[in-house]
Amino acid sequence: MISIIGSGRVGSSIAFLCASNALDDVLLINRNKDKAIGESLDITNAIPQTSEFSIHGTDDFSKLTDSDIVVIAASTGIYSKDRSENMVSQINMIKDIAEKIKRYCPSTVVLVVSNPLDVLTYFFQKESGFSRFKVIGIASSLDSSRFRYLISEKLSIPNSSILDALVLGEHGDSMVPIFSKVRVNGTSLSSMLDDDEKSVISNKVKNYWLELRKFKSRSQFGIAKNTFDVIEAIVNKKELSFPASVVLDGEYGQSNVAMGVPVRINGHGLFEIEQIELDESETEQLANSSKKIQNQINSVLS
Ligand SMILES: NC(=O)c1ccc[n+]([C@@H]2O[C@H](COP(=O)([O-])OP(=O)(O)OC[C@H]3O[C@@H](n4cnc5c(N)ncnc54)[C@H](O)[C@@H]3O)[C@@H](O)[C@H]2O)c1
Repeated sequence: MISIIGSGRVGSSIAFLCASNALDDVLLINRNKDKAIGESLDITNAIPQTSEFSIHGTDDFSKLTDSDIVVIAASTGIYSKDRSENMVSQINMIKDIAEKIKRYCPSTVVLVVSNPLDVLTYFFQKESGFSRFKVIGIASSLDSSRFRYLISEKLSIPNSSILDALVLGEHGDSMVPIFSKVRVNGTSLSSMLDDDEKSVISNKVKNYWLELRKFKSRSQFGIAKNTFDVIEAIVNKKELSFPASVVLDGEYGQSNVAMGVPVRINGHGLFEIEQIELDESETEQLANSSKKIQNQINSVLS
């Protein structure tokens, strides 16, 4: 069973993809019971006639018992300037959710989607005591999709011509688009763009969410599809490589922090953090990004 805690815009979009693709049974949990029931009553009509699975909504966390995967997409408020705006209330929320997941489904794989993403991934793992490989923060793959889209727009080429467009580090202003690894039709992107052009793309990736908010209240479908891809890989026991936030223990020279790094998953969850070679500037930017997340974590701990 796939359980989704928080059935707002993002949680319900993830549930819609899981149910309409007949992936597994889905449980929607919301602190507002009516919202969970309402979304599940709507989404249930999207389940294919051939599917044996169902969807239910509740505010009762004890129903988590049979969860193989739990997605956390709950939110206590909407930020407008920075993803860390509601950090303290979000940390309190994730600690409470961690305690419940630990009680009702201690063997589950947890996908954290709520913001501030890296800080919450860190606090969930510490609070639950789960293996760091069972707690995966989903955001860098969304940032990477945005990076890929902006490169394709700049070069007027299809998305499909671009490989290895990765964004690592914080899901926030200090995120690091990795230009040195991107390949366009087999050729390195680095030789196709000058430093100014790279800087424009970097800023657009970082500010994509702000640009989007000029046109709609906030993002929903991009993160839903990126999260669904991870759920699908786990349920169907497929291997998948993508960037995600995970608590680090020496990888990329960082410890006691969660941030976006390239990972590999299979049916059991994450099984490898890939160590890829970065250029000098990217290495420095990644260390700075880690420092920023650590400062946020320490500001709450002290
Ligand atoms: N990782 C990413 O790349 C990414 C992208 C988009 C949004 N987000 C984040 O996802 C989260 C959800 O966004 P949204 O737009 O769906 O928000 P939303 O306000 O539409 O929905 C959040 C829901 O969570 C519920 N909720 C709050 N506390 C809860 C609790 N303790 N238990 C159960 N339910 C609870 C609320 O009642 C609300 O219905 C936010 O933190 C947002 O910043 C992350």
